Amino acid sequence: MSVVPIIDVAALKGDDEDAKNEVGKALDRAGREIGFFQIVDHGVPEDVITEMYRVSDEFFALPDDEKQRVRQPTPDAVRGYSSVGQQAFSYSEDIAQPRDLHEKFDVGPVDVDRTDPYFSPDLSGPHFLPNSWPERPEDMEEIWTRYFREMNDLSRRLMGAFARGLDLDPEFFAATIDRDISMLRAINYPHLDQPPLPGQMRAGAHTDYGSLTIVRQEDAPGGLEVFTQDGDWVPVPVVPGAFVVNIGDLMAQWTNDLWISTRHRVRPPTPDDSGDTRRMSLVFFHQPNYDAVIECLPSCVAAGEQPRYAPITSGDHLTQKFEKTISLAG
Ligand SMILES: O=C(O)CCC(=O)C(=O)O
Ligand SMILES: [Fe+2]
Repeated sequence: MSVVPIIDVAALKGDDEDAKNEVGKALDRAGREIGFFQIVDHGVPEDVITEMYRVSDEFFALPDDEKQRVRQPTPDAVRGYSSVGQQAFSYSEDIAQPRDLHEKFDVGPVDVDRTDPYFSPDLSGPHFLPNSWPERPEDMEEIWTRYFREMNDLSRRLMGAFARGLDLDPEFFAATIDRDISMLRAINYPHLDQPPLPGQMRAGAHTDYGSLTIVRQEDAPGGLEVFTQDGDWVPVPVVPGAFVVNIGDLMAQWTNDLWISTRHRVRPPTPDDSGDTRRMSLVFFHQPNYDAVIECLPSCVAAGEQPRYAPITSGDHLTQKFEKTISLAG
């Protein structure tokens, strides 16, 4: 039995209030115990996921100079392509180690009204920067946009269930996530021809920065691991059809660490793993509106005690994490 529970979330698309509350309770338990769970019956059509894998595979297979044409412009503008060895996720935790063995492509919000000043760089800083799409595959933007919208809808259903699990109004989070600054990433871990450096990871240990993260992983060697409350690294098994969901820093801050923003990493294949070890994940980082103030829920702090975290906006939290990555990467 894995320590990461599997939760059927089909009820979140229906009208049965009791069934939705039950899902909320299961998510609350998982949030407290491990901060990770796998969801099944999530309502995202399988063909949307298959198509995402197809176009993303095609993109990563392009020659490097073509991928570099859409490279990430600056460390705090997380848009476009980053090549292998450009970053280490562990920098966000002030841990220096050899750079990660992954390449990735990132996009930000896909439905942005550019005539509204709220979304202008003056007010929103790096959070609504336009996306930069490659010329090939030619349907990349269409497919990624469809997947982004599916992930956003699913995140909103989950946030509604989180509110239920925390005994809040189901709409409690709605006003903080209606202009979210979420990001979608495909992260590709190439097959390794030579052993990694000592301590080198495919993705170094980190917590995720937002409210929740939705991951689709592939069944290939060298996979996702979570750091349990007992201090062990344990694998997150691949469950056919499921998404892995984890709690991010901002849910932990909202709940005063009642829910855990769990550290995780992607380990490299071992010398015993034979054959092609390439692996790709699709990762959606759900992140509240940049001006949403994340402040400890009154029900999560005991009378007479102080919350563990000072209030912070979602946008500032994200920018601070990006800045850490920059300062350590030097
Ligand atoms: O590839 C994975 O399974 C997880 C990647 C990850 O943790 C991240 O991009 O934040
Ligand atoms: Fe992560």
